[in-house]
Amino acid sequence: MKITLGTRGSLLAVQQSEDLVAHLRAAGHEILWKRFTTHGDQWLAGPLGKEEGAGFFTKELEDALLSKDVDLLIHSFKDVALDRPAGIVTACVPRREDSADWLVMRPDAPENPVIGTSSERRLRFLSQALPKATFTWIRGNVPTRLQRVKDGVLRDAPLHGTVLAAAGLRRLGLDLTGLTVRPFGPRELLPAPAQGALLAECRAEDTAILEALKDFHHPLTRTCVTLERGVLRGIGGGCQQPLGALCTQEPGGFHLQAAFAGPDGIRWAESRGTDEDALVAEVLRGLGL
Ligand SMILES: NCc1[nH]cc(CCC(=O)O)c1CC(=O)O
Repeated sequence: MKITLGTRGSLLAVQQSEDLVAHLRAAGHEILWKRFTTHGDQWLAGPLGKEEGAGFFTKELEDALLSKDVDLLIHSFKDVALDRPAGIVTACVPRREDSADWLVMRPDAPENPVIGTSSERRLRFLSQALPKATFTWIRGNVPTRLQRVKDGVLRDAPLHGTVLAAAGLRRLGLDLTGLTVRPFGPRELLPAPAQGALLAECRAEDTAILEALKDFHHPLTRTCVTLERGVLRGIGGGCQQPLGALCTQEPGGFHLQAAFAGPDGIRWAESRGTDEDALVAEVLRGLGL
């Protein structure tokens, strides 16, 4: 079967799709690849948080899928809006990569480093984990941000470090030599809902694609991501909410952790068990939002 794949144009979008593409090619499918520049890729002039809306990184891709310009989309799951257009369904959720955030620093960073991030979640957690740090906004794709840290300069001012998803750094295989890397545990910096996971989507009626991708589906990842995004939905959605949420499997069920980093402090909540709706509801009660 001939499948036209749509992704964002970034190196990360391409690298993270390659496993799936290789799998489909090995199964005898012919893959054509179209890269899209989304609104979120173009708009690099300021901090995230004001300009973006639902589908900032995905609208152009969804439109192309619905108009049959492409047949399959692969996204970073954490960038996908909670509500998708009618007619689009999940083709598969592959096994998740490392969900953690990493602090990547210059070894010459002073005690009061300047950290670049445009994520309210990372900024508020890190203000607690690194009380001496100051923060500055940084945009651009992962390799660009890393280069700014290597240069040590951002907008003519010093820059000592940044925070990036381990999944992106790993998938890109970026060279971190000469930099220090500090992985954060969930108690220091809880990742964004769905961080490290991918989502493949197709048109609802395209059963051939659903069939072609079913071996690549990882049900545990999907369940965990659904619970994390359930917490996001419960607090009203939005891809720039200062919300961390992480679900893991443990003996006897799931462990769902969430933290909302509001301006006056971080509220934590967690739940354990097997009833998915009850797990989300308990966390939402715990957050008190
Ligand atoms: N918001 C951009 C984005 N979307 C997905 C990833 C990383 C990979 C992932 O979480 O799947 C990143 C970069 C980052 O946050 O460091």
